Amino acid sequence: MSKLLKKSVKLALVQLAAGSDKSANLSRARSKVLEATSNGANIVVLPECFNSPYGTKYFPKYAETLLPSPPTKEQSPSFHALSEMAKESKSYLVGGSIPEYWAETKKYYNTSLTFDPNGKLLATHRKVHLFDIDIPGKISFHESEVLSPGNKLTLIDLPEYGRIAVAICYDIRFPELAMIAARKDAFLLLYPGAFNMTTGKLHWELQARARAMDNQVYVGLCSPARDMQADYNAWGHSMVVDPMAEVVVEADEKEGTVYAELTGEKIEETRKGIPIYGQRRFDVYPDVSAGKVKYEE
Ligand SMILES: O=C(O)CCC(=O)C(=O)O
Repeated sequence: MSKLLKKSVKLALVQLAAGSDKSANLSRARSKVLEATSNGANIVVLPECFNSPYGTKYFPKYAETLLPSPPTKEQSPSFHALSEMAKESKSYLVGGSIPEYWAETKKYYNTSLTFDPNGKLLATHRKVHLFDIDIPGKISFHESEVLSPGNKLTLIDLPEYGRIAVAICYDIRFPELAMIAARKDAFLLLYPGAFNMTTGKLHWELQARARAMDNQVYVGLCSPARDMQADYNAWGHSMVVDPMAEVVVEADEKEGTVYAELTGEKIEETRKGIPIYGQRRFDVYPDVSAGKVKYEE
C-alpha cells in the first residue's frame, strides 16, 4: 500500500460551460457533478469562477459572503448549493472558485470551497497569487484592481485516501506552493483555473506537467469550457497529469467531464525509478527547505 494514497481514487474534472446566470450555473454544475459520481468519481472538481463570467468587472456583482461560516443562504447561495451537491453525490467536491466579499474590510477574494461527502466544509482557499499580467497586443489582466490575495497554502486530508492540495489558476505558476504541498505529503495538486488563448496555448499543459514532474504527484487542472461570445475566452483543456508527468486525460475546449483513476502504485513506481526525494541536497540550498510557508492544517 502506498504511504501517500491509501487506495485508488477516481477523479473527475467538470469543464463547465458557465454563463451570466448564477442560478443556471449552479444547477448545471449540480447535474454535472451528479453525472460524474454516477460514473464512479470520488473526487469532483469544478472550474475557477464556475458560477459567474470571469473578469474583474464581474467580481463585485457576483461576490458572496462566506464569513462567519457557515453563511446563510442569502449570503452565499453557492456555498449551500455546493454543500448540497457534495452530500447528494456523496463525493469530495472541490467547488472551483467564486468571488467572495468581506464586508468588514470591503475586500474581495477569489475563493475555493471544498466539501466532504456529508456536505461539510473541509477547506477554503483564497487565491494567493493574483493574475496580473501584460503581454502587449495579446492580453492585459489585473485581478489586483479588485481582488485581494489570500495568504495560505491549502492542504486537505481526505481520510479514505490521503492529502490533497488546492490552489487557483495563477497559483500554479509558483512552484514553491506545489513543492511545499508535496513535501507535506499531498498526492494530488488541484488547480481550478481559467487560462486564456495566449497563455493557455503556451503554458497550461507545461505548468501541469512541470508541477507533476518536479514533485512526482498527480496534478489536475479544471477549466471552464471556452465561450467565444464571452469577454474572456477560457482555454479549456482540463487535464490530469500523472506523477511521471504524462497527460492521462485531456478535454478539448468544449463542455465535458474528464476522468482518471489515481493510484498509489504509480506514485511509488515513479519515485522508485527516479528517486529525487532521497537525493535532495539541502546542504547546498538550505534556504529552500520546507517550513517557511504559513500553513494551517
Ligand atoms: O497564468 C496564466 O497565464 C493565466 C492565469 C489566470 O487566468 C488566472 O489566474 O485566472
